[in-house]
Amino acid sequence: MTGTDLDAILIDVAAAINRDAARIEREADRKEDAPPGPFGIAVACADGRTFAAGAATTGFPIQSIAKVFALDLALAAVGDAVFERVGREPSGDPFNSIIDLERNEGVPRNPFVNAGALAVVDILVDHLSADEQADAVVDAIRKAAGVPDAALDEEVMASEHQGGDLNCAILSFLRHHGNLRSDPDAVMEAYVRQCALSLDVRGLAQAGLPLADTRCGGGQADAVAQRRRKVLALMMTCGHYDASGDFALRVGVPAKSGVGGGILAVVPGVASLAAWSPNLDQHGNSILGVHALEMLCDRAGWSVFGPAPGA
Ligand SMILES: NC(=O)CC[C@H](N)C(=O)O
Repeated sequence: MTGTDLDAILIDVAAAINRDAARIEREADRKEDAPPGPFGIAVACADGRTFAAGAATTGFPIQSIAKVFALDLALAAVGDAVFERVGREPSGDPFNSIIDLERNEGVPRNPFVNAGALAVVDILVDHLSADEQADAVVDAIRKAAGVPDAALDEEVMASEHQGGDLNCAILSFLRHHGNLRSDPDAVMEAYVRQCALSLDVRGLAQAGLPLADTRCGGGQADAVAQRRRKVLALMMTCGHYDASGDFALRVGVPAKSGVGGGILAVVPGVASLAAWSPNLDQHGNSILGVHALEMLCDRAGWSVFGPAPGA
Protein backbone atom coordinates (compact mmCIF):
# COMPACT_ATOMS: atom_id res chain seq x y z
CA MET A 1 0.00 0.00 0.00
CA THR A 2 1.35 3.47 -0.84
CA GLY A 3 1.92 6.10 1.80
CA THR A 4 -0.72 8.28 0.16
CA ASP A 5 -3.26 5.46 0.46
CA LEU A 6 -2.50 4.88 4.14
CA ASP A 7 -2.52 8.59 4.87
CA ALA A 8 -5.92 8.93 3.20
CA ILE A 9 -7.33 5.93 5.10
CA LEU A 10 -6.18 7.31 8.47
CA ILE A 11 -7.59 10.77 7.73
CA ASP A 12 -10.90 9.16 6.69
CA VAL A 13 -11.01 6.96 9.80
CA ALA A 14 -10.30 9.91 12.12
CA ALA A 15 -12.93 12.06 10.36
CA ALA A 16 -15.54 9.28 10.54
CA ILE A 17 -14.81 8.59 14.21
CA ASN A 18 -14.98 12.27 15.15
CA ARG A 19 -18.19 12.75 13.17
CA ASP A 20 -19.96 9.65 14.58
CA ALA A 21 -18.35 9.49 18.06
CA ALA A 22 -21.53 10.25 20.00
CA ARG A 23 -23.57 7.66 18.09
CA ILE A 24 -20.87 4.95 18.28
CA GLU A 25 -20.50 5.45 22.04
CA ARG A 26 -24.27 5.58 22.56
CA GLU A 27 -24.70 2.25 20.80
CA ALA A 28 -21.89 0.58 22.77
CA ASP A 29 -22.11 -1.06 26.16
CA ARG A 30 -20.64 1.95 27.93
CA LYS A 31 -19.04 1.92 31.35
CA GLU A 32 -19.85 5.56 32.11
CA ASP A 33 -22.09 8.14 30.57
CA ALA A 34 -19.50 10.74 29.53
CA PRO A 35 -19.36 12.78 26.31
CA PRO A 36 -16.88 11.43 23.73
CA GLY A 37 -13.31 12.48 24.41
CA PRO A 38 -10.40 13.06 22.01
CA PHE A 39 -9.36 10.39 19.50
CA GLY A 40 -5.98 9.61 17.94
CA ILE A 41 -4.61 6.88 15.70
CA ALA A 42 -1.12 6.00 14.40
CA VAL A 43 0.54 3.36 12.23
CA ALA A 44 4.23 2.42 12.30
CA CYS A 45 5.08 0.33 9.24
CA ALA A 46 7.69 -2.41 9.10
CA ASP A 47 9.45 -0.45 6.32
CA GLY A 48 9.98 2.54 8.64
CA ARG A 49 7.15 4.81 7.48
CA THR A 50 4.86 6.26 10.14
CA PHE A 51 1.40 7.80 9.80
CA ALA A 52 -0.95 9.44 12.27
CA ALA A 53 -4.26 11.30 12.44
CA GLY A 54 -6.37 12.98 15.11
CA ALA A 55 -4.99 13.65 18.60
CA ALA A 56 -1.69 11.91 17.84
CA THR A 57 0.52 13.87 20.21
CA THR A 58 -1.55 13.67 23.40
CA GLY A 59 -0.02 11.37 26.02
CA PHE A 60 -2.11 8.81 27.95
CA PRO A 61 -1.19 6.10 30.49
CA ILE A 62 -0.68 2.85 28.62
CA GLN A 63 -2.00 0.83 31.58
CA SER A 64 -2.52 -2.84 30.70
CA ILE A 65 -0.82 -2.51 27.31
CA ALA A 66 2.43 -2.66 29.33
CA LYS A 67 1.53 -6.28 30.17
CA VAL A 68 2.49 -7.23 26.60
CA PHE A 69 6.03 -5.91 27.03
CA ALA A 70 6.35 -7.44 30.50
CA LEU A 71 5.39 -10.83 29.09
CA ASP A 72 7.91 -10.47 26.25
CA LEU A 73 10.68 -9.66 28.76
CA ALA A 74 9.70 -12.55 31.06
CA LEU A 75 9.68 -15.01 28.14
CA ALA A 76 13.10 -13.71 27.12
CA ALA A 77 14.35 -14.14 30.70
CA VAL A 78 13.00 -17.56 31.67
CA GLY A 79 11.41 -19.00 28.50
CA ASP A 80 8.33 -21.20 28.73
CA ALA A 81 8.82 -21.55 32.49
CA VAL A 82 6.51 -18.48 32.52
CA PHE A 83 3.66 -20.89 31.78
CA GLU A 84 4.33 -22.87 34.94
CA ARG A 85 3.26 -19.72 36.83
CA VAL A 86 0.56 -18.34 34.51
CA GLY A 87 -1.94 -20.05 32.21
CA ARG A 88 -2.58 -19.19 28.58
CA GLU A 89 -6.33 -19.43 28.20
CA PRO A 90 -8.94 -16.67 27.93
CA SER A 91 -10.49 -15.99 31.32
CA GLY A 92 -14.11 -15.07 30.62
CA ASP A 93 -13.90 -12.89 33.73
CA PRO A 94 -13.21 -9.15 34.16
CA PHE A 95 -9.55 -8.09 34.06
CA ASN A 96 -9.39 -7.52 37.82
CA SER A 97 -11.24 -10.68 38.83
CA ILE A 98 -9.83 -12.73 41.66
CA ILE A 99 -12.22 -15.64 41.23
CA ASP A 100 -10.18 -17.74 38.82
CA LEU A 101 -7.27 -17.70 41.26
CA GLU A 102 -9.47 -19.57 43.70
CA ARG A 103 -10.63 -22.01 41.03
CA ASN A 104 -7.12 -22.64 39.71
CA GLU A 105 -5.24 -22.76 43.02
CA GLY A 106 -3.30 -19.57 42.50
CA VAL A 107 -2.45 -19.97 38.81
CA PRO A 108 -3.91 -17.02 36.87
CA ARG A 109 -5.70 -17.82 33.62
CA ASN A 110 -3.40 -15.76 31.39
CA PRO A 111 -0.70 -13.03 31.55
CA PHE A 112 -3.09 -10.19 30.65
CA VAL A 113 -5.61 -10.34 33.48
CA ASN A 114 -4.24 -8.43 36.49
CA ALA A 115 -3.47 -11.62 38.44
CA GLY A 116 -1.42 -12.99 35.53
CA ALA A 117 0.35 -9.69 34.93
CA LEU A 118 1.30 -9.47 38.62
CA ALA A 119 2.75 -13.00 38.45
CA VAL A 120 4.71 -12.01 35.32
CA VAL A 121 6.07 -8.92 37.08
CA ASP A 122 7.01 -11.15 40.01
CA ILE A 123 9.01 -13.37 37.61
CA LEU A 124 10.87 -10.29 36.39
CA VAL A 125 11.46 -8.83 39.85
CA ASP A 126 12.76 -12.22 41.00
CA HIS A 127 15.06 -12.43 37.98
CA LEU A 128 16.48 -8.89 38.00
CA SER A 129 18.90 -7.04 40.26
CA ALA A 130 17.52 -4.60 42.85
CA ASP A 131 18.32 -1.52 40.76
CA GLU A 132 16.74 -2.94 37.57
CA GLN A 133 13.48 -4.24 39.08
CA ALA A 134 11.29 -1.15 39.28
CA ASP A 135 11.75 0.13 35.73
CA ALA A 136 12.79 -2.83 33.56
CA VAL A 137 9.50 -2.90 31.64
CA VAL A 138 9.17 0.89 31.55
CA ASP A 139 12.69 1.26 30.15
CA ALA A 140 12.18 -1.48 27.54
CA ILE A 141 9.04 0.29 26.30
CA ARG A 142 10.71 3.73 26.29
CA LYS A 143 13.57 2.31 24.24
CA ALA A 144 11.31 0.54 21.71
CA ALA A 145 9.15 3.68 21.43
CA GLY A 146 12.21 5.85 20.82
CA VAL A 147 11.04 8.14 23.64
CA PRO A 148 13.73 7.74 26.33
CA ASP A 149 12.20 10.42 28.56
CA ALA A 150 8.55 9.24 28.37
CA ALA A 151 7.04 10.25 31.73
CA LEU A 152 5.27 8.24 34.38
CA ASP A 153 1.86 9.81 35.13
CA GLU A 154 2.08 10.81 38.81
CA GLU A 155 -1.70 10.96 39.27
CA VAL A 156 -2.11 7.46 37.88
CA MET A 157 0.65 6.16 40.15
CA ALA A 158 -0.99 7.71 43.20
CA SER A 159 -4.45 6.41 42.36
CA GLU A 160 -3.19 2.92 41.50
CA HIS A 161 -1.46 2.75 44.87
CA GLN A 162 -4.41 4.20 46.78
CA GLY A 163 -7.05 2.23 44.93
CA GLY A 164 -4.96 -0.92 44.62
CA ASP A 165 -6.75 -3.03 47.23
CA LEU A 166 -7.87 -5.60 44.71
CA ASN A 167 -4.37 -5.96 43.26
CA CYS A 168 -2.98 -6.28 46.82
CA ALA A 169 -5.53 -9.01 47.49
CA ILE A 170 -4.46 -10.77 44.28
CA LEU A 171 -0.82 -10.62 45.42
CA SER A 172 -1.79 -12.15 48.79
CA PHE A 173 -3.72 -14.88 46.99
CA LEU A 174 -0.73 -15.62 44.76
CA ARG A 175 1.54 -15.78 47.79
CA HIS A 176 -0.88 -18.06 49.67
CA HIS A 177 -0.64 -20.52 46.78
CA GLY A 178 3.15 -20.30 46.54
CA ASN A 179 2.97 -18.36 43.26
CA LEU A 180 4.77 -15.22 44.46
CA ARG A 181 8.52 -15.26 45.01
CA SER A 182 9.39 -11.60 45.59
CA ASP A 183 8.44 -8.87 48.03
CA PRO A 184 4.83 -7.91 47.15
CA ASP A 185 5.65 -4.20 47.57
CA ALA A 186 8.42 -4.45 44.96
CA VAL A 187 6.06 -6.26 42.57
CA MET A 188 3.32 -3.67 43.13
CA GLU A 189 5.74 -0.78 42.59
CA ALA A 190 7.01 -2.18 39.27
CA TYR A 191 3.45 -2.98 38.17
CA VAL A 192 2.12 0.49 39.01
CA ARG A 193 5.05 2.16 37.23
CA GLN A 194 4.51 0.19 34.02
CA CYS A 195 0.77 1.00 34.08
CA ALA A 196 1.52 4.73 34.54
CA LEU A 197 3.91 5.09 31.62
CA SER A 198 2.55 7.80 29.36
CA LEU A 199 2.91 7.68 25.55
CA ASP A 200 1.06 9.17 22.60
CA VAL A 201 -0.28 6.95 19.80
CA ARG A 202 2.84 7.52 17.70
CA GLY A 203 5.11 6.34 20.51
CA LEU A 204 2.86 3.38 21.28
CA ALA A 205 2.76 2.25 17.64
CA GLN A 206 6.54 2.55 17.46
CA ALA A 207 6.97 0.58 20.70
CA GLY A 208 4.90 -2.29 19.27
CA LEU A 209 6.74 -2.45 15.96
CA PRO A 210 9.35 -5.07 17.00
CA LEU A 211 6.47 -7.45 17.74
CA ALA A 212 5.45 -7.26 14.08
CA ASP A 213 8.79 -8.75 13.06
CA THR A 214 8.26 -12.50 13.33
CA ARG A 215 10.61 -13.51 10.50
CA CYS A 216 13.01 -16.35 11.04
CA GLY A 217 16.57 -15.57 10.07
CA GLY A 218 18.29 -18.54 11.65
CA GLY A 219 19.88 -18.82 15.11
CA GLN A 220 18.89 -16.23 17.67
CA ALA A 221 16.41 -14.54 15.30
CA ASP A 222 14.34 -17.72 15.24
CA ALA A 223 14.07 -17.81 19.02
CA VAL A 224 13.02 -14.15 19.13
CA ALA A 225 10.47 -14.69 16.34
CA GLN A 226 9.03 -17.69 18.16
CA ARG A 227 8.74 -15.70 21.40
CA ARG A 228 6.94 -12.87 19.60
CA ARG A 229 4.50 -15.32 18.03
CA LYS A 230 3.60 -16.52 21.52
CA VAL A 231 3.02 -12.95 22.71
CA LEU A 232 0.86 -12.24 19.64
CA ALA A 233 -1.14 -15.45 20.12
CA LEU A 234 -1.95 -14.39 23.67
CA MET A 235 -2.87 -10.88 22.49
CA MET A 236 -5.28 -12.44 20.01
CA THR A 237 -6.92 -14.77 22.53
CA CYS A 238 -6.78 -12.69 25.73
CA GLY A 239 -5.87 -9.09 24.79
CA HIS A 240 -9.36 -7.64 25.23
CA TYR A 241 -10.36 -9.72 28.26
CA ASP A 242 -13.80 -11.23 27.83
CA ALA A 243 -14.35 -9.20 24.67
CA SER A 244 -11.33 -10.84 22.96
CA GLY A 245 -13.54 -12.99 20.74
CA ASP A 246 -15.53 -9.96 19.61
CA PHE A 247 -12.32 -8.06 18.82
CA ALA A 248 -10.86 -11.03 16.88
CA LEU A 249 -14.01 -11.31 14.79
CA ARG A 250 -14.34 -7.59 14.14
CA VAL A 251 -10.69 -6.58 13.67
CA GLY A 252 -8.80 -9.84 13.06
CA VAL A 253 -5.35 -8.91 14.38
CA PRO A 254 -3.67 -9.45 17.77
CA ALA A 255 -4.13 -6.48 20.10
CA LYS A 256 -4.03 -5.34 23.72
CA SER A 257 -6.16 -2.71 25.39
CA GLY A 258 -5.59 -0.59 28.49
CA VAL A 259 -7.99 1.32 30.75
CA GLY A 260 -6.20 4.54 29.77
CA GLY A 261 -8.15 4.19 26.50
CA GLY A 262 -5.23 2.99 24.38
CA ILE A 263 -5.08 -0.09 22.16
CA LEU A 264 -1.97 -1.56 20.55
CA ALA A 265 -2.57 -3.85 17.56
CA VAL A 266 -0.03 -5.74 15.47
CA VAL A 267 -0.24 -6.84 11.84
CA PRO A 268 2.59 -9.40 11.65
CA GLY A 269 5.16 -8.56 9.01
CA VAL A 270 3.39 -5.32 8.13
CA ALA A 271 2.80 -2.75 10.86
CA SER A 272 2.04 -1.84 14.44
CA LEU A 273 -1.12 0.21 15.08
CA ALA A 274 -2.16 2.35 18.04
CA ALA A 275 -5.51 3.97 18.74
CA TRP A 276 -6.61 6.02 21.73
CA SER A 277 -9.83 7.49 23.08
CA PRO A 278 -10.66 7.53 26.79
CA ASN A 279 -14.26 6.30 27.05
CA LEU A 280 -14.44 2.58 27.84
CA ASP A 281 -16.98 -0.18 27.40
CA GLN A 282 -18.01 -2.56 30.20
CA HIS A 283 -14.93 -4.71 29.60
CA GLY A 284 -12.48 -1.81 29.96
CA ASN A 285 -11.77 -1.42 26.22
CA SER A 286 -11.80 1.92 24.37
CA ILE A 287 -15.08 2.14 22.44
CA LEU A 288 -13.83 4.46 19.70
CA GLY A 289 -10.43 2.72 19.64
CA VAL A 290 -11.95 -0.67 18.80
CA HIS A 291 -14.25 0.93 16.23
CA ALA A 292 -11.38 2.80 14.57
CA LEU A 293 -9.13 -0.27 14.37
CA GLU A 294 -12.01 -2.20 12.83
CA MET A 295 -12.37 0.50 10.16
CA LEU A 296 -8.62 0.78 9.55
CA CYS A 297 -8.01 -2.97 9.19
CA ASP A 298 -11.07 -3.34 7.01
CA ARG A 299 -9.98 -0.51 4.70
CA ALA A 300 -6.33 -1.62 4.58
CA GLY A 301 -7.25 -5.29 4.14
CA TRP A 302 -5.32 -6.30 7.25
CA SER A 303 -6.25 -9.54 9.01
CA VAL A 304 -4.16 -12.46 10.21
CA PHE A 305 -6.87 -14.73 8.82
CA GLY A 306 -6.20 -13.79 5.20
CA PRO A 307 -6.42 -10.59 3.17
CA ALA A 308 -9.76 -8.83 3.51
CA PRO A 309 -11.50 -7.44 0.39
CA GLY A 310 -9.89 -4.01 0.92
CA ALA A 311 -6.39 -5.44 0.24
N1 LIG B 1 -7.10 -3.10 32.14
C1 LIG B 1 -6.20 -2.31 32.65
O1 LIG B 1 -5.63 -1.45 31.95
C2 LIG B 1 -6.02 -2.43 34.14
C3 LIG B 1 -4.80 -1.78 34.67
C4 LIG B 1 -5.04 -1.12 36.01
N2 LIG B 1 -3.89 -0.34 36.35
C5 LIG B 1 -5.28 -2.17 37.09
O2 LIG B 1 -4.37 -2.68 37.68
O3 LIG B 1 -6.43 -2.50 37.35
